[in-house]
Amino acid sequence: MSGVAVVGAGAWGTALANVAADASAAPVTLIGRDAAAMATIAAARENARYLPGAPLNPHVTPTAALDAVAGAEIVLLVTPTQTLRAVAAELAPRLKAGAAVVACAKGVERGANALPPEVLAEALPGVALALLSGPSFADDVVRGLPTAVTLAASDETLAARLAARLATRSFRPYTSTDMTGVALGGAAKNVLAIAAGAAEGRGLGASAVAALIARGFAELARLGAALGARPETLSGLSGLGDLVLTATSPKSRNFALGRALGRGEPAPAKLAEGAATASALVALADAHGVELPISRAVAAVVAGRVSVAEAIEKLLARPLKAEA
Ligand SMILES: NC(=O)C1=CN([C@@H]2O[C@H](COP(=O)(O)OP(=O)(O)OC[C@H]3O[C@@H](n4cnc5c(N)ncnc54)[C@H](O)[C@@H]3O)[C@@H](O)[C@H]2O)C=CC1
Ligand SMILES: O=C(CO)COP(=O)(O)O
Repeated sequence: MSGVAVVGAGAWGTALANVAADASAAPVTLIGRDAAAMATIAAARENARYLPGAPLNPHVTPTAALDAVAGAEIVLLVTPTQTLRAVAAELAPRLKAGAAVVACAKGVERGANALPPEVLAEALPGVALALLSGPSFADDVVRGLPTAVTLAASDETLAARLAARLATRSFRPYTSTDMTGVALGGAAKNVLAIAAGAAEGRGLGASAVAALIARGFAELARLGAALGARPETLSGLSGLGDLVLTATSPKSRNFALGRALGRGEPAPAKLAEGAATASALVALADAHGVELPISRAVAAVVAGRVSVAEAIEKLLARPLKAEA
């Protein structure tokens, strides 16, 4: 396993391209859809729009040519969740035989209410699939700060080979075979981080944020059990680990969106996967008879159906019940 292509040249795609190049001197291609933007990145050796101040590793070649995936044994798919199906369909005829595709998005596809591994299994039949998730800000990773993530594949050997190929001194992938648990944790934490940000934005205090994290984790655990996820996955890096990071850090775009909503300010013009995922996560839970009050409140707020104040009022008025 050597050649790596990264599809999606935003913050996370750019950071992962550098990781793959740091991990091995083999060539890495960073593929974006905007030819002018990719030419600018190639000339500046920096993705100034999405990851300013981080020089590209010399072994990374930026391009807008999707055909470049044909040379890669490993393709990291790093576009937003709602674009995965369409991007995968474009990739399908171009993939090298035997190439592995690693989904790196965190969300639930609206409409199908499907997690990234399910979307890719449908869009890329017969392709070896894996999933990379966990607590990891692109900005931390690209600066070489210590980061641990989960690399999941139903084929344990594939997960181990991918982890070995992508590991660096500071970027540590742990392997898992629980694709559902890893995907669900990444999707849910973005929704719950919006709730935590909203609580902070309305000045509800650190105790309220801690309560939202714990009760949010209970929502993840309930839905995880219904979907067959392993409890230890949900309490691991890609579940609780990423929930704690995202729900407590103003650096998170989902937390920042929630905080803006809580303060009554305009939403920042940045990707916040939880906004698109909230209603799909709730629909997925409804289909399994699982109640997610906090996620449902986030879905209602981002859709503009209720205010943050009304959503909080409703959550606090819920009947008292046993914690577990
Ligand atoms: N930024 C981070 O720290 C991390 C992000 N992620 C996940 O990675 C995924 C991508 O996030 P970021 O790179 O941060 O977002 P971003 O907003 O920085 O970049 C998104 C990229 O996707 C491209 N894109 C959008 N629609 C596309 C389409 N239809 N076809 C091709 N390219 C398209 C955009 O042009 C842009 O280059 C999200 O699911 C996010 O949750 C996961 C871990 C860390
Ligand atoms: O997934 C992330 C950290 O693990 C990034 O979080 P945001 O998308 O909220 O910035």
